[in-house]
Amino acid sequence: MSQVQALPQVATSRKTLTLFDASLIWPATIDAFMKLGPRTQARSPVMFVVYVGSILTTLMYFRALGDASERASSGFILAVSVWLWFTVLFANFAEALAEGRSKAQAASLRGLKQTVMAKKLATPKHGTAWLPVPGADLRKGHTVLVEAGDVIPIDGEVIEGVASVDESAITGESAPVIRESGGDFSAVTGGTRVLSDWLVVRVSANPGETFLDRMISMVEGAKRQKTPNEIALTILLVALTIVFLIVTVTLLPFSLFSVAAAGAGSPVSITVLIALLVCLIPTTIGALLSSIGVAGMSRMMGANVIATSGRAVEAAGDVDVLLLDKTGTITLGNRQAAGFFPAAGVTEQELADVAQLASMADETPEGRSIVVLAKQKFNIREREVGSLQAVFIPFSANTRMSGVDIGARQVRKGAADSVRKHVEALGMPYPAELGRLVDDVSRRGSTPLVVVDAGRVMGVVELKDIVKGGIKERFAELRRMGIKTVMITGDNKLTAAAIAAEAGVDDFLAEATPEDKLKLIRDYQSQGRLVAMTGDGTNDAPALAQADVAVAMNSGTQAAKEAGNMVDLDSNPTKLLEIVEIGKQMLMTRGSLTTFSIANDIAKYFAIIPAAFVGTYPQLKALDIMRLSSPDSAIMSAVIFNALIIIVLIPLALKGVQYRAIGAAALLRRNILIYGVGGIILPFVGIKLIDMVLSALKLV
Ligand SMILES: Nc1ncnc2c1ncn2[C@@H]1O[C@H](COP(=O)(O)OP(=O)(O)OP(=O)(O)O)[C@@H](O)[C@H]1O
Ligand SMILES: [K+]
Ligand SMILES: [Mg+2]
Repeated sequence: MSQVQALPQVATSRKTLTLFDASLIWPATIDAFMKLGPRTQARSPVMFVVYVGSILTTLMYFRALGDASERASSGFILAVSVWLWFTVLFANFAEALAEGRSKAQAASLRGLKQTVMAKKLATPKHGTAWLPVPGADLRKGHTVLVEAGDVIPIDGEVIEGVASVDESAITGESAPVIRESGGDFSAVTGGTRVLSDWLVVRVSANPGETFLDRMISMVEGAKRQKTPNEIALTILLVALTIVFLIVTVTLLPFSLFSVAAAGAGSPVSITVLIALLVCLIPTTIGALLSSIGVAGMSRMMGANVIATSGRAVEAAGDVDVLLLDKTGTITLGNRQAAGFFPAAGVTEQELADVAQLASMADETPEGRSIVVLAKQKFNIREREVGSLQAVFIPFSANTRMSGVDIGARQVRKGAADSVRKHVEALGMPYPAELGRLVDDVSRRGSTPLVVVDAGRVMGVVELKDIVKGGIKERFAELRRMGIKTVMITGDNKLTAAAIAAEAGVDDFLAEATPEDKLKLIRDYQSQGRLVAMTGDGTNDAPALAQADVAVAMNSGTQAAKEAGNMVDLDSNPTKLLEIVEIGKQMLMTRGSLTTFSIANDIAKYFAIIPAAFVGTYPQLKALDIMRLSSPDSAIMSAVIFNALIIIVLIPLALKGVQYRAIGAAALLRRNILIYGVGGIILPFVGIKLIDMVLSALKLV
């Protein structure tokens, strides 16, 4: 029956690249030259000034060559010109290197995109006729059949069947996952492979608009726009550039005037003014700004998180409230039945029997564990829904109950308040001692499930869940960073309070419905806070759409993925913590390098002005503490230092500054100390060293 050829095995892991991977250096070098066009250069106003300076000095060099009276200075002009070109190229190289890394990541994703023949169904039903159709011809709403061994041709929702799917090509996670219709595990991604059984899938995206397509274009930076913070910083840099431009331009008439007045000395040359300008404007941050942004996206990708925009990454750095689910995020999430606590007049075995009945079709970890415990304790055999003619009532976050209906007999288990309402609605009494049983279980941090059989309350099942190791320390770290953690749970207040205390979260919301989540996010946002959350269900989609940083689990529904602005390929709810750290680190890197760059420029001002203008104003000799070998050497050394510092700082821009979880104020102090003071001292040392080398080699 299969007319679709077996497809080649897709890559199972993504390659990691070292910072200066040999395979990246050469293409980045070529790219640095390709980026020399005026349109590309105009994207960074600061670097554009250097670019124009390079062109002007080149032209001046050729003019000097042709002019006998100026020929003596042509060597100096050429040297300045060459180093200005290097400055531009180094900036281009930094950007190309950062982009090269994400391109390599995109290429490995593109390897997953393959032309697959799909089995298109005429009627959306298993067992009906199908036609082989190229994957590219599929459209939203079409239905396809995928069977064991097939690569899923395109993104879709499972509408029939259950199958295990190998998603390792996308997630890097080798364990197969189950995909089935209905519920939160119904989304399938094109490029993944069905291992067993079959699925009928309704196509949810047109070719070119799939998850993989979106990931590739995000990673490639095709959609990379300047983020609001980047724009604000660019405006600051432009303002500084204009100030220094005015300063340098006015130096020329000053210099001409004072030389004329004194009748001695020589006016400052245009070449020196251009060199001075380049040294003064914030070229370091201007050159590295876009690399820092690209590297942030790459680091997210390295953490197996795809951000839909640079803006999302940046928002992650600004987040001040984290909303975290209790079950599965703060706790391990496999709540296991640990004990039966019967109501008065009910035996433990009777309770276990009804609890098992209420769980026989409940495939949640909670339901399974109840069946197992009833069997272990009382050897109660598992029953079949079919054999009892029972109708399964699945768990939902809104009803907070699950069970079966056997004729008119309603068997239920669920959250205490929900069951109480259910019992009262049936006109039956809710036993007084039950509150105590429920509270005892809750105070231990366990989840109590009340079991009821046709209105008769049988007792409580204790579901134990374990707080994840190390999570308390991470929350403490977040607190030091000034981030508030809020635990959200559908569980009751006592259980929530016990787990909140054990995990060390700042606040919690119990008995929460999906609507409560949305409301909580809006409340925080109206206080001017940026909120981050994770989610996987269709239930979570509205809250995800509202949150500033919204991480959807890759295993989650299409709706959740579309509502979020990040997707975690590993579907690890704790990833949010890492995401915030990466965002913070990116902002810190940008802040540190800006501080460094501006401090650097101020220092250069004092290092070179006396040396450069001593010809015009001999009095400046007194200020010349650097004792550089000559005015020309002072200018050359400063220009060379200015170019080399870009190369030296590329690793820092790409890797990010060392990350520390300390408060914002402490962080600012630390950064100003390291990058501000360092930025002031370094030019003096660096320029002096270069000057010594240049004069030792008799180059100036
Ligand atoms: N399979 C189930 N059958 C019946 N009741 C359940 C089941 N699973 C959970 N419950 C009850 O419903 C409540 C709400 O569950 P829900 O999944 O919405 O939240 P939660 O798992 O407690 O917290 P979180 O929001 O962190 O997932 C639980 O506290 C429990 O009392
Ligand atoms: K500079
Ligand atoms: Mg839950």
